[in-house]
Amino acid sequence: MARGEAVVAESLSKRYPNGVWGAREVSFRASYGRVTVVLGPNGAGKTTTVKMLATLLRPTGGRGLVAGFDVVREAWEVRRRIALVPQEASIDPNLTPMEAVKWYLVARGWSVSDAYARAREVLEELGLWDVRDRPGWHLSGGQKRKVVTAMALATGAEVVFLDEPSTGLDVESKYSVWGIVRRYASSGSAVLLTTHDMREAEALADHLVLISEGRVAAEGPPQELRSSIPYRYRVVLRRPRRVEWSGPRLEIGDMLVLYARDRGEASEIASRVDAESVTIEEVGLEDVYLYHTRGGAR
Ligand SMILES: Nc1ncnc2c1ncn2[C@@H]1O[C@H](COP(=O)(O)OP(=O)(O)OP(=O)(O)O)[C@@H](O)[C@H]1O
Repeated sequence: MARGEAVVAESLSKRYPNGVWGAREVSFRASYGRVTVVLGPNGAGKTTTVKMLATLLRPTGGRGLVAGFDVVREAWEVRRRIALVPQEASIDPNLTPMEAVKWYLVARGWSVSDAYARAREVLEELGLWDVRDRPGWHLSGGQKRKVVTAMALATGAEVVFLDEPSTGLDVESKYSVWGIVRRYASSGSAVLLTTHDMREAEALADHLVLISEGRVAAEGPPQELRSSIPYRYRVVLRRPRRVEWSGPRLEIGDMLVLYARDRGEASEIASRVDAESVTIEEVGLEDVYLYHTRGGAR
């Protein structure tokens, strides 16, 4: 396996021909043996970034290295070492899950018997074994999505890109995908996964890249990012009636979130408000995200 970083993005930029910036000077690193999660809302630039790194889209600026190879000048070297689940991918409706995974591996150079054994392993891990011989047109949207993820994660590729792999999946399916993703990374490969789901990011990320409006807003291990904001607690008010506190806040529907630097301040806030319910919680990724992207709670 190659040494150094699995993915290096240096000021990677994409300005589409219509003038829209898909990504603006995106810089981050993803390591082997880690799950790196690119977290951002719709339109943030996640797919654009992944497509550039997976050699599907030519950057208009900056540089991308995958497994040590330049994504433009050495695209074929990169392609040999990666697997990708594109955002909109589905399987050929004529293929069964077993055929899709097995023949994909054979096309990548595996023997038929090894491909069968590996396909069996991942189909079982993802709860697809019972439907392994059903043609694609008899599968649900979520099952088809999982088959595509199975194809990529069966490969053992050095670097795997998963663009929103759990979109449309039920809770159990999500958990099975999260499990296989974690195991894949612990075998030494790099996984770069995009999502807009905070819970997914919490569950999976060794390293987080927060992206907003095409730019990286913050990057680091989740714990480090949590301590990068000046608040440790949030006081959540449902349907507030009285608020005698002028500090940082965020309004979300009929909820008001007030931020506190420490437990003492959180208790003081709680004593100065009246609402249908008042709860004190530790800050989470969502608060970190809002702080770094929307200027939330400043
Ligand atoms: N082919 C294209 N031509 C012009 N603009 C594009 C194109 N593809 C994407 N964009 C724009 O680039 C920006 C980033 O889009 P991108 O698809 O990378 O976001 P995303 O973070 O993956 O969003 P989502 O979570 O909705 O998939 C958006 O403003 C989008 O409208």
